[in-house]
Amino acid sequence: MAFLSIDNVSHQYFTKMNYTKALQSISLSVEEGQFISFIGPSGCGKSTLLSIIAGIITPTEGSVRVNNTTVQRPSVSIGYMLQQDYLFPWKTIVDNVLLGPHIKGTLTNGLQQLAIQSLTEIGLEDVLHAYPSQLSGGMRQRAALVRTLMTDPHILLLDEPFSALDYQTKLKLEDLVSNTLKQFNKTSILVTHDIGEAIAMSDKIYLFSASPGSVFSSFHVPENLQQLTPFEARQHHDFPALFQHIWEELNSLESSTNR
Ligand SMILES: Nc1ncnc2c1ncn2[C@@H]1O[C@H](COP(=O)(O)OP(=O)(O)OP(=O)(O)O)[C@@H](O)[C@H]1O
Repeated sequence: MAFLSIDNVSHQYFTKMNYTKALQSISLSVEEGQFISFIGPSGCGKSTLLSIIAGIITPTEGSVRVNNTTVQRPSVSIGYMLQQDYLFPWKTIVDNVLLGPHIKGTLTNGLQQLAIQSLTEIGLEDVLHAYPSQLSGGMRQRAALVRTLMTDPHILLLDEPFSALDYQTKLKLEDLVSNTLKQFNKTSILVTHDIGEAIAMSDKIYLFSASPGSVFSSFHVPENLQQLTPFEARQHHDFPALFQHIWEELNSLESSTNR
């Protein structure tokens, strides 16, 4: 039994005047500890599918099961990291990271120590008591990662978490996030428009087609690339061929929808 299984999921958005068929018959499964990516043209339903996995949206058809339990509502066992960090500007970094346990009334000295240790490991030891506005975008995203991990989620959903960052920061954060998620053996799903990022970080990539969103094809990232850091994977001689293959499929898909 897969750790995460998406069974025949379809979704329509209803508005006052009409409806949009966002997803059509999506079925896929993810093993525990696996890192997968969703790529595809704008509007193919990647974010909708993440929201369904997170329990924020109930699909009009089909179901999602995590650890053999049907997802029916948002839960702390599914962590969400977005392009925007959503740190509270009036709280310090350490208080932002501890906000979840604080609200739930589960804050302990042990968790406080863990938060400080995790922020230190991720290079934020000098800004524990600073406010988000005093940090760079990359530093804020690192804090957002620690905050997401503090709830010890079973699955991490990453919706374009690096897309607002400059290229150098993005490459550094890809390594850091990948290393952290491997260390904690987290099951992760990344939505990205960056084919290179998908190859560098994932074990498997799903390419979606649009109108309505459905799985067009999937690609296994070779084991030898999976074992490298994302930065090293980008330099590997197997990287360009896979990049080219996905690029061609993405283009063939876009030209068939533009016809
Ligand atoms: N709240 C909503 N109400 C109505 N339609 C919506 C809503 N959210 C998304 N849609 C539509 O559903 C389809 C899928 O949108 P979604 O945001 O999931 O795609 P995406 O692949 O994540 O796009 P992008 O890559 O641009 O972020 C699109 O046609 C979009 O316009």
